[in-house]
Amino acid sequence: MSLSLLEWSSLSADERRAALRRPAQADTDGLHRRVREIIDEVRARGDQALLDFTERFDGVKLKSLEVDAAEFAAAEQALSADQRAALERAIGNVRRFHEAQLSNPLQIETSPGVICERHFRAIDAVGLYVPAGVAPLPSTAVMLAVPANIAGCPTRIICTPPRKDGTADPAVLLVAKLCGITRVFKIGGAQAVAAMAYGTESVPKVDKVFGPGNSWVTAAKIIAANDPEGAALDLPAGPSEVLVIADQDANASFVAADLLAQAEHSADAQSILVTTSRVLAEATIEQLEAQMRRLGRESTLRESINHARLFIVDSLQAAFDLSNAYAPEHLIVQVAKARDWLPSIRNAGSVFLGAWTPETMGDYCSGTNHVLPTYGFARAYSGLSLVDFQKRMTVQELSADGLRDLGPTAVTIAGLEGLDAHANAVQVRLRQLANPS
Ligand SMILES: NC(=O)c1ccc[n+]([C@@H]2O[C@H](COP(=O)([O-])OP(=O)(O)OC[C@H]3O[C@@H](n4cnc5c(N)ncnc54)[C@H](O)[C@@H]3O)[C@@H](O)[C@H]2O)c1
Ligand SMILES: N[C@H](CO)Cc1c[nH]c[nH+]1
Ligand SMILES: [Zn+2]
Repeated sequence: MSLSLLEWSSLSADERRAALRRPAQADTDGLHRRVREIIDEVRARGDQALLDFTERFDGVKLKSLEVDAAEFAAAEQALSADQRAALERAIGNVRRFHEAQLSNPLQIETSPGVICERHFRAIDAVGLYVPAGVAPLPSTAVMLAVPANIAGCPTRIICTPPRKDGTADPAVLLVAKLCGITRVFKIGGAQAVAAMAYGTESVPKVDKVFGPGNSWVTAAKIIAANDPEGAALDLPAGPSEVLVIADQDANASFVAADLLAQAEHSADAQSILVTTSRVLAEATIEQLEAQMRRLGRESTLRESINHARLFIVDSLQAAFDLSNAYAPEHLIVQVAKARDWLPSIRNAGSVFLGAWTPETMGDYCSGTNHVLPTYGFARAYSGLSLVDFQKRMTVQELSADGLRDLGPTAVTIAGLEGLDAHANAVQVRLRQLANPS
């Protein structure tokens, strides 16, 4: 492992930008071209294209794309009581946090006789993508299915890549069942997104596609979202990232463990340490090596830790400034009085305060959503929440007195814009009010 320590204050502006660059994305033009071909095939040949792509990319020849009742029942049997209880507990916490996000309709009288309202409506049909390339992610099924259920989206389907034996991951199926989702399709990658965005003989077309995934999945979501005939997307949720801020008293083995937990996701995951202490940084490097040898996915860990970054900064304020510039998906703060630094955090998908808050807890079961913006999108995007499964619809109602009072204001503004038909729609009514016969 060849990790070097970078002194932040001695880097030039260009060197800082280079040091904070995410691992290079694969040739985006080529990727988008190939993903477009997959989407076109799915639109042209429907289920048969899905079966063909599944054989090619997932190495399995399926008889049917949809999980049937027998497979749901077998999945339930495959899990131990402990495993089921853990999933149920996670669902409970995620449900509690997302139910607390339910908002009441809003009604305000902005001027006498002018009522403005905001109401929430669930999105009619949502497609939830649950990754299963490197590892099946039943926790992602929880993060997508729970808010979709609370929002009350009438059509909720899941797509997830099949395993080599042609079945779906049993834990994903159990989560689906516990969250009231009965339609699960064994389809992965760009072809799954295409199926949900455009529909096929067996997969219903949805209005919005949710969920993280690899570059194939993300590219397909972007392409389908740019097509009025496709489906909206939730947010750009790509390869996992974590940035840890640690002071001299942080526990190096905790810090290393948190960096490795995200590195485990994929070779293009990114882990960053920012610390005020060279001693802590050196101890973390030792811990990374020691813990990596004991962990299962050593080659993925090594590849991703090879592009990890360790920065030494002059002050904690400089550490938070660096983090805000990077805008990590996850920010872990292992410093004394971590909560006191919250006002300094401006750009992060999800924040983990203090030594006893490993990111793993948010990934699985504390209650917050783990579908979060990556690639610096945390500067402007937020992680998934209930509102992503809803539309906010405004309503207004004016009384005759309300129009009499406010109508002339609209007429004046219509005049500024030279849109006399707009003015006329008010004036015909004002004339009627002035002269009711
Ligand atoms: N940002 C977040 O909120 C968040 C949350 C969870 C996971 N993640 C990320 O999601 C990603 C999951 O990726 P994954 O690969 O494990 O699973 P995945 O399910 O996204 O991808 C697997 C699918 O990719 C397709 N595929 C693979 N190779 C292909 C090829 N050469 N051509 C066309 N299609 C191909 C296959 O159809 C396969 O089913 C990871 O990077 C993980 O870090 C992010
Ligand atoms: N860390 C991931 C989000 O980037 C979520 C996850 C799922 N399973 C384990 N972790
Ligand atoms: Zn994770």
